[in-house]
Amino acid sequence: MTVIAIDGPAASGKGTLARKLAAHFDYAHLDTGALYRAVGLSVLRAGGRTDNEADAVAAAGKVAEVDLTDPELRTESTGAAASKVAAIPAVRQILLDYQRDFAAHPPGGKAGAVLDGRDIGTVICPEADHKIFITADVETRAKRRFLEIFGEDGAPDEYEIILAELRERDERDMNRSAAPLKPAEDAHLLDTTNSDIEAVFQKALSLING
Ligand SMILES: Nc1ncnc2c1ncn2[C@@H]1O[C@H](COP(=O)(O)OP(=O)(O)OP(=O)(O)O)[C@@H](O)[C@H]1O
Ligand SMILES: Nc1ccn([C@@H]2O[C@H](COP(=O)(O)O)[C@@H](O)[C@H]2O)c(=O)n1
Repeated sequence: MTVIAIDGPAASGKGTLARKLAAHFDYAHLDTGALYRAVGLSVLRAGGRTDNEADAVAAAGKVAEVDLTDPELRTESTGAAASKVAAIPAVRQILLDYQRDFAAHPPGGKAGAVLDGRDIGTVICPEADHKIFITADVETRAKRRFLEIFGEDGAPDEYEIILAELRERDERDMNRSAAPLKPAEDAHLLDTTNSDIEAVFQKALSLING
């Protein structure tokens, strides 16, 4: 079983790279951020508080009931909610087994798995065969997310809001005590600030293929 771990900050291109690698190698892909987003969104919909352990743990226990294709999962406000529930160790513990099981037994009988998130190389799959920590400066990430949401027609105010949201999320994700966002010691660092999607994919392939 081959496991590829892709970690990095919000909107760095983890999901884009992970999907391309999974398609290339015919491996299964797990967007682990979607699990935390599902927990955050469930708490909000139930009228709970995302910083309340009991509310978040109750939602984490029912994560399998959430439709992971719900477009509401992709909003930045859900991202912020996800980042708050993700700081609660009991929530991380509940989601840990699901992620490890996916890596050990990829669905569809695939020969490998690509997981993207914040702690795949450090906590979920420390023995992963390949680890990539993908970064880009925060202004570049905000511009990419802005383009993704608004296309070329977005207002400058919207860019500033996204930039502030990403900064806040980075700060929370890097400084929490439970599984903070950081590169594993044996991860390859890949700065994509000045690289397009194809160049990042080719670089990742060369790192993986040695
Ligand atoms: N190297 C790149 N150059 C330009 N745009 C990119 C690049 N990589 C990704 N993108 C675009 O940036 C946006 C964010 O990418 P993506 O969703 O893959 O990031 P992510 O790290 O998975 O985000 P999140 O942490 O929020 O789940 C998408 O619109 C994607 O198409
Ligand atoms: N392995 C992970 C994955 C995600 N998180 C938290 O979820 C938030 C949303 O993740 P996205 O990748 O969809 O942006 C993120 O800000 C993290 O707080 C995590 O802790 N661990």
